[in-house]
Amino acid sequence: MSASNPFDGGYGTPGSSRSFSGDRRGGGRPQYMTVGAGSTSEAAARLQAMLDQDSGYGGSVADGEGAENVWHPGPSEDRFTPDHTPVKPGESNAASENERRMVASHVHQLFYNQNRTALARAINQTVDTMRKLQEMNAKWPAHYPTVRRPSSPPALHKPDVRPGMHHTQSTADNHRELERPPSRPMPPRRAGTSLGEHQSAESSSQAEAKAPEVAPPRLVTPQLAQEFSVLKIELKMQGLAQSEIVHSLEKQSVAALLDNQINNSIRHLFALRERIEDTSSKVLVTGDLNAGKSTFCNALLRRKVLPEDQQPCTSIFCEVLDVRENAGVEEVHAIPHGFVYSRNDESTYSVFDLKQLEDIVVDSDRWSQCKIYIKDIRPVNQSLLNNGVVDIALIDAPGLNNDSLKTTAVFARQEEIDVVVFVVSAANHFTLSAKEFIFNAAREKAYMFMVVNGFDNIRDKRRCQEMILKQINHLSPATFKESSELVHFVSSNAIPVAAAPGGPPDGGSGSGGSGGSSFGENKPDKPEDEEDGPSGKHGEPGSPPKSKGKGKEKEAQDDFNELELSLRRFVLEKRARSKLAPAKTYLNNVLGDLTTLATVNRDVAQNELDRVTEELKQLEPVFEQSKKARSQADDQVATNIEETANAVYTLTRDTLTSAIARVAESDLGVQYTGVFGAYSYADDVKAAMLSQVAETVRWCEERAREKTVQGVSSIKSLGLLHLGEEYVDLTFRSEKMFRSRRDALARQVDFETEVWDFFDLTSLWEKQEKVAGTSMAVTVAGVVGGRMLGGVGWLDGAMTATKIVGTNNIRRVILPGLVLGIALGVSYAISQIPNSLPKRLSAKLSAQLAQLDYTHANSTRVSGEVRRALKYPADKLREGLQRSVEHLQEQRKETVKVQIESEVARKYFGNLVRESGEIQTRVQRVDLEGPAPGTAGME
Ligand SMILES: Nc1nc2c(ncn2[C@@H]2O[C@H](COP(=O)(O)OP(=O)(O)OP(=O)(O)O)[C@@H](O)[C@H]2O)c(=O)[nH]1
Repeated sequence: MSASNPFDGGYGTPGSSRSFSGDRRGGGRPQYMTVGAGSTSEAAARLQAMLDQDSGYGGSVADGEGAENVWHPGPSEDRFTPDHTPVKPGESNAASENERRMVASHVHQLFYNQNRTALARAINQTVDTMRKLQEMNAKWPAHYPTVRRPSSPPALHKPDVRPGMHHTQSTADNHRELERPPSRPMPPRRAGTSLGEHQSAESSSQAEAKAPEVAPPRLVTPQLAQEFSVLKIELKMQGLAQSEIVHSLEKQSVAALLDNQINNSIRHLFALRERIEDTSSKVLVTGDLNAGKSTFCNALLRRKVLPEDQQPCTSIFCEVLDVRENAGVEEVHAIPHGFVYSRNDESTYSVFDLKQLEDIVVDSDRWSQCKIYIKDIRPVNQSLLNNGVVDIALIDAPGLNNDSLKTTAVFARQEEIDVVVFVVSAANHFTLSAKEFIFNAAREKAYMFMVVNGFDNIRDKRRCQEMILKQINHLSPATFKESSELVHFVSSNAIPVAAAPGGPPDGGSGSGGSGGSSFGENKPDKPEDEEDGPSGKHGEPGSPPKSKGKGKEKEAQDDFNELELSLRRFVLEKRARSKLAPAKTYLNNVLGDLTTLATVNRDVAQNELDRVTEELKQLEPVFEQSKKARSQADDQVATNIEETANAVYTLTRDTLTSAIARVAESDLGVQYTGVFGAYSYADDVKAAMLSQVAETVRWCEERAREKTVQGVSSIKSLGLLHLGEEYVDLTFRSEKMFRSRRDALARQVDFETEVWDFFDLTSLWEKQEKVAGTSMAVTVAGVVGGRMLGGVGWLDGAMTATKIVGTNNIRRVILPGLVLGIALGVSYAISQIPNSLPKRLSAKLSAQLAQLDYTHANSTRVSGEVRRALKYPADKLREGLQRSVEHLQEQRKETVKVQIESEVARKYFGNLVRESGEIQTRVQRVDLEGPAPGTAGME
C-alpha cells in the first residue's frame, strides 16, 4: 500500500522485445530496439542522431578540459529509460504507444545528458575558480566568515531564521563584522562543530526552494557536521567557539586552513564528476535492527539470497550484484578487513558459495563486507538488478545501532550510493538512531526511499501511517513531499521468494514462506494463484482466517508491487535526481560559500583600500614635514655647534692673551725674603705665574663647559620639537670634559732665571729720571755700574763720569764717590728686585708661551672639546631624525604596497562574486525535478 495516490504511470512492456548487441559494460553502444512491429520512426531516428552527436559537453567548451578529456563515455552509452507499465500483448495500438514511449525515453535521456553536461561543466569551472582562489589566498590571505551562533537552536533551519553572517578576521587590528546583505539568496552555512550550529542540507533545488533545509540541529553530532562540511573550517579546540579560535589564529594559519578546505572540496568535486559520469547506481538498504532489511532485499530479488533471522544477523555490508558482473558465476566474495576489493585481484577477497552466506554475514570480525553475485531470475522489465538500463547493486546494511550507525552513515554518504532505502519497522517506528541517520543522510541525499515494513503486524494501519508520515515530514521533508512515491507500507515477508540456491523453495521469510513457485513475472497480478501464500504464517498470532488472509495477501503483494514500480522509477527514471542532485546541491552549496567568501573578502579589501588610501593621504604631508625637519634640524644643530665652539675659542683666546699679558701685574702672592732668597723668590714667582695661567685656562674650560651644557640642552629642545616622544634623551655629564692633564704647562714652559732678570735696568733708569734730586753718584753708579756690570768697556764709563764731574774734582771725589755710587746703585737695584723680577719673568713667559702658540693651542683644544661634546647628542639627534624619516618612508612604502594588494584583491573578489554567482545561476537552472518533455503527458 503506498501512502497516497500511487501512480503506476503505465510503464512497462512485457512482451516487448528488447535486446542489446554487444556487452553492456564492455563499452559497446547499446542498440535501441524498435518495439512492436513497426520500424523506428523518423522522430526517434532524429533524436537518436541528436543523442549520438551530443558529446555531452558539446562544442561550446573552448577550454578543452570539459570537452574531450573528461567526458569519456558518449551519451549513447547511458541507456534510455525503459518502459515500465506492462502492456498486455495484443493491446490496441501498442506499437505506436511503445514508439511514443521510446521517443519520450530518448528525450528524457537527452535532457539527462544536457543536465549532466551542464553540471560537469560547472564542476570544471568551479574547480578552476577555486584553484585561482587558492593562488589568491596564498598572496592575500583570505578572511574567513563564520556564522553567528543562534542563541537557541531553532527546531528547523528555515530560511527566515537563518543566522546572520559574521565576518571573522584573523588579525586583531582588522577586526570588523560584515552583515550579509539581506537580498543575498544563499546564506552562509559554515558553523562551528557544536550541536547548535549546522549547515543547510544538500538538497535538490526543489527541496531548497520549498522545504526547510535541515532537521533539528540537535541531531548533528560534531563528527557528522564535520563530514558534511563544504568550505567550513573545522577546528578541534576544546571549549572554544569556532569564531574565537579563528580570531586567535594567525592570518596565515586561517589561509592555510582554507587552502586545505578548498583542496578537500576540489577532491569532492572530482569525485562528484566521476559519479555523474558513471552509469551505474547503488541502492543502500538500511534501517534498524530486525526491521526486515534482508527480507525486503530477498523480496525484491524474489529469491531468498540473504539470511533472515528473528535475531540480529546481518553484521556486514552485503552488496548484491548481477551475475554478469562476475562473468556469469554465482558466488560470494567476502572481503577481509583492511582490503580494498578488486574483483580481478583474488588476493583482496575469499570466494564462497551462496549457501555459506549465512556464516559470512554474521562474521564481522573477519569480514568487512561481501559481494554477492546472483542471477536475477526476473525478466528485464521487472528485475531491479537486470533492468537493461543501469547497472544496479543492492546493498544490505547491518542494522543501525550505536556501533554501526557511524559506519552506515559514512557508507550512505559515499558518492556511489545513489539511493538510500530506509527500512523501518511499522511496529517500532523510528528509533533515535534511525532519526539521527535519516537526518544526516538527508543532507547528502535529499530524497530517501522509505519502506515501512511489517505492516501486516499493525492493526490500526491508518494511525500507523499518519504517525510515521508525520515523523518523516520532520526528518526528511523532501521525502515527505513525495511520500506517495517514496514512502511505502509493506510486508516484505508476504512476497513469495525462490528458495536459497540448493535449498527447498521458500515462501516468505524466517518463520515460513509462501509457495516456492510463486516468484516470477505477473505473479502479483494473479491473487487467485496465491493458495500457498504466506498468509497466516508470518502474521501476528490471531491473524485473520484464511479466506480473509488471502485478500490481505493480495493487498500486501499489490502494495509491494507498487513499491517496486516506484523504486524502479526512483532508481531508473529519476536517477537524474539521485545521481545528478548530489553534484547539483554540492555545487550550489560550494558556490554559495564561494560567493559568501568572495563578498566578505571584496568588502574587506574595499575597506582596507579605503583605509590605506586615507592613511596615505595623511602620511604624505607627515613624511614631507619629517624630511624638512630633518634638514632644518641638521642645519640648526651644525650652526649651533659651530657658534658655540667659535665663541668658546674666542673667549679662551682673549682671556688667555690678556691673562698672560697681565700676569706680572697681578698679585702673585709670593713673598720676597731678601736678596739672599732671590733665586727661590724667582722660582716661586715663576710657579705662581704658571699656575695663574693654568688657572685662567681652567676658568675658560669652566665657561666652555657651561656653554656646552647650553648647547646640549638646545639640541635636546630641537630633538623634542622634531621627534617628540621618539627622542631619546641622553644624560650629559659635563664634568667629564677637560679631563686631560693640566700640569702639562709646567713641563712645556721651561726657562731659567738669569741674574739680569733680577735687575730691570731699563725700569731703574726710568725711575731715576722721574725722581728729582737723585744724586749724580747714583747716576754715575748707575751708568758705571751698569757698564761695569755689563762687563764691557767700563773705562768708557769712567771717562764719561770725568766729563761730567769735572777734572778738578775728579781726583777728590772719584774713588769714594765711585764706591758710594756703586754701593747705592747696587742696593737700589737689589731693592727693586720684587718689582723687576716678575716683569722680566712675565716677559720671558710671554715670549715662551708665544713660541709655544699656547693661547691658540689651548683655545683650539677647549673649543675642540666643546665641539666633540656637542657632536654626540647632535649625531644622535640626526640619527633619530633620519630614523623617523626612514620609518615614515617604510610606512609609506608598506601602505602603498597594501593599497596595491587590496586594490588587486578587491578586483579579484569582485570578479569572484560575479563568477561564482554566474556558475551558481547556471547550476540552479539545471532542472532535475521537472518531468522530461514528452513523458509528462504520459503520466
Ligand atoms: N510479520 C512480519 N515479519 C517480518 C517482515 N519482514 C521481516 N520479518 C521478520 O523479521 C525478522 C527479521 O528479518 P530480517 O530480514 O532478518 O531483518 P533485518 O533487518 O535484515 O535484520 P538484521 O540484518 O539482523 O538487522 C525475520 O524473522 C523476518 O521473518 C514483515 O513484513 N512482517
